[in-house]
Amino acid sequence: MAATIVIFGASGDLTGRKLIPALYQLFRKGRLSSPLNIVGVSRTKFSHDEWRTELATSTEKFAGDSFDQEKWAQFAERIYYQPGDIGQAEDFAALAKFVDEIEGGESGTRIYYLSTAPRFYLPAVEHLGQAGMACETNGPRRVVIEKPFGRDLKSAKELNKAVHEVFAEHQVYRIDHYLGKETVQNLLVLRFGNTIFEPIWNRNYIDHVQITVAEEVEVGSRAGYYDSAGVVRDMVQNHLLQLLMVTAMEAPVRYEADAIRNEKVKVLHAIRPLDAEQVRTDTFRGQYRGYTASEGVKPTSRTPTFAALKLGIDNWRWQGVPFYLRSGKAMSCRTTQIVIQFYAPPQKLFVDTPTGLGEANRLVIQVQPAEGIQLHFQTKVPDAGMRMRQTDLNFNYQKEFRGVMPEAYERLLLDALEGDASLFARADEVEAAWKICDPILEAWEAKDKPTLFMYDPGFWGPEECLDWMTAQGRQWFDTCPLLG
Ligand SMILES: NC(=O)C1=CN([C@@H]2O[C@H](COP(=O)(O)OP(=O)(O)OC[C@H]3O[C@@H](n4cnc5c(N)ncnc54)[C@H](OP(=O)(O)O)[C@@H]3O)[C@@H](O)[C@H]2O)C=CC1
Ligand SMILES: O=C1O[C@H](COP(=O)(O)O)[C@@H](O)[C@H](O)[C@H]1O
Repeated sequence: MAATIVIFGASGDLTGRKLIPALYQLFRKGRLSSPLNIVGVSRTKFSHDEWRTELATSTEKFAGDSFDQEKWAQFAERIYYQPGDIGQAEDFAALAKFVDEIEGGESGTRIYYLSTAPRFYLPAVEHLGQAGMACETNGPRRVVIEKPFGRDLKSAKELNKAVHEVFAEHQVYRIDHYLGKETVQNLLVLRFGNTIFEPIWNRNYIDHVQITVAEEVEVGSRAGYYDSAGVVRDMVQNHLLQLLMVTAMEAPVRYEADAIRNEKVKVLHAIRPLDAEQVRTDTFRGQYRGYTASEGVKPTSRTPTFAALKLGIDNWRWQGVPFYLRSGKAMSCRTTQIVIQFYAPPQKLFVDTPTGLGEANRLVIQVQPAEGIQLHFQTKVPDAGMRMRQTDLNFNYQKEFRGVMPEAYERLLLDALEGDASLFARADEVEAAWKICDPILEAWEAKDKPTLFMYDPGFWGPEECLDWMTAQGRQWFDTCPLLG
């Protein structure tokens, strides 16, 4: 019994760069439990063979050494292309007929992957419904929806409502590729597969948490989209809040989609919403110099490419522990890291005993690119009385498991095919995330908006943001990971 994945946005960047290479890797590794038909849909007029040739080139580029001509030829036998316009209902009738034909009338799982601009999510879902393609009598039917899911709470609610008119929630997979990253899943294992961290994972031992997603790249070819979105919609509402949820959640009662998502969404509900005044004091927006000269960006654009926020979580575990979230383009280096900053010891017993946070214990979870975990702690310098120095225990994924770090989309596509929604966002989760971002966006887009601080590419954001942290007696952990 074959499964089928229908990809809307077949000629697009994400399909060629991430989706097809990930599906090819799953095939090459023998991870697919049944044969997989891939049907690409977009308006470009390709024949099946023309699309296969395009994909062979892009997959070879992105799969690197693991690309094997013979394996690709086997994989490509089941790749098909059906030209179609998402805006045209009749193209869905033709698509339904075509997919039925290649499936030979057999039942099996079908995934519809919406890898198109967000304005097409609604018509795609409506037309899938009208063409009878959401009906599950012939096997599971699931829809995978890319980010951004809405522009704000109102539009996300409208989208959820429209999607639910066609698909039941169990059929909907809202993707956030950060949840497909090995190190993010390892955070669940670190916290809930070990006993030593849980007793100290709370306000009694932790001064604050920093979550940084820094990108070295500038806005690049997606400038048109980015300029209308900005960093909060592009990164904070989804990836950063997902990292925060996994860091702060309680242990789920079992490893199962709803149990996990229940705990995650509780964290979002416990985040104290920022009022307009707090947006002024507890958030920071910036733009890198040169952004407005990028192709596709308005020369007068005030779109922020950098954000820093201080959020509080009102529950027993986290009361009084600030969570600092920060993300930006054109920063010093590419690094995604979660820093758990512990308190300094209560008594200065040795001459070098840390009294400030700088030398206190710190757990650094390197999400990417140097995937790993470091525990920073003090050690005695030999033959030097009782002098101390900070050192670290270092777990490095690449060293430990050489060559087995899969792309995030591999895991997520496999889970969608197998019907495991644990690493996908639920409707209420997406809405709760917008509820946190909406007041920030409103204040940042209001007439009397806070200052937009400028920063030079290659820095850790605006200098004022570093000063802001220092004024709170804390410091950003601005360290680029050591690669290799
Ligand atoms: N690229 C990335 O790295 C990431 C992308 N995303 C999200 O994934 C989605 C896709 O992004 P990306 O691949 O970059 O976008 P692209 O602009 O590269 O691709 C858009 C695709 O949509 C197709 N399309 C446009 N209009 C129609 C239409 N009327 N009917 C049918 N198909 C149409 C285009 O093909 P044609 O013109 O031939 O019709 C093209 O295949 C977006 O929602 C984006 O936010 C999320 C994370 C990362
Ligand atoms: O979703 C997005 O993510 C990428 C960053 O993803 P990563 O896996 O390379 O960290 C970001 O560049 C893009 O702007 C955003 O839309």
